[in-house]
Amino acid sequence: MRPELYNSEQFGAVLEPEDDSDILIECRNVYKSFGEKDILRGVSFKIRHGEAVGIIGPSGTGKSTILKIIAGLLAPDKGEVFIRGRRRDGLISDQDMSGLRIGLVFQSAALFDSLTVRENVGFLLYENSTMGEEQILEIVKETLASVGLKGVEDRTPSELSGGMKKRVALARSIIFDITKKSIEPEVLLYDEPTAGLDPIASTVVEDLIRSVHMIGEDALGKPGKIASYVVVTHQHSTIRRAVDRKDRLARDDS
Ligand SMILES: Nc1ncnc2c1ncn2[C@@H]1O[C@H](COP(=O)(O)OP(=O)(O)OP(=O)(O)O)[C@@H](O)[C@H]1O
Repeated sequence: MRPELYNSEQFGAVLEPEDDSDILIECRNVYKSFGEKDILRGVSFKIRHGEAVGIIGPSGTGKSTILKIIAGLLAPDKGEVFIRGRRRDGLISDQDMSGLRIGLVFQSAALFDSLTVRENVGFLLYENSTMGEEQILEIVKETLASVGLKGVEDRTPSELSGGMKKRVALARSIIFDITKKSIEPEVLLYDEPTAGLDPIASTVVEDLIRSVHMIGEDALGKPGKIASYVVVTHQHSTIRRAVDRKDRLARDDS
């Protein structure tokens, strides 16, 4: 896929294909400042169904900030975010999210330390679904197995290695409610998924990111859930192994 570059001066300079029907998320001219610091100044890009996009750039250029804006955890000061063509006003709301799930996998894994792996991974299902305990446990185990973890359900995060924590966070972001009539496609946003991992653990996570990215049907014939994903990273290996398209957040002076 053709690499695209953008920064505050360059946004909008990229020619886009005519057909926009496969656009899941679009940021249009997004600005964000913290106090006196202007972090994002007119960032525009589109994430299409099936894309694996990497966002690279020096520390402090706003890579995590743009992910939080896409996820609806931060509101832009100016500019717009469109989710499947619908403009989102302000922050995340149930109504905004219908039709597309957006999952953010934090750099730190952000697991609840006082909960077990089972409770962490099944959190959304315990909170929101009508499924019984047994059924949720089954799905938790299946999802953990899909990220290469077995027999860790009853451990707490403090009993896991850094790489295992990241895989548990990945499992939490891909678990879904099988009782739902329609499965919404999901865009996963990974913030530095391999930071702090050794090269072998990084490779495992990079390959998992690829493997959970299912378009169409998965090996078991279930509909694909992860339509697209975005990876913020410093690591070249992650770019090489896990993404197809690179977008760069650049400093003004670069
Ligand atoms: N909630 C906040 N309040 C104030 N400043 C913030 C906040 N969030 C981020 N910043 C600042 O905005 C800048 C961009 O932060 P961000 O985390 O998006 O950068 P990044 O490109 O992801 O950096 P890194 O690669 O080091 O993680 C930084 O200078 C950071 O200190």
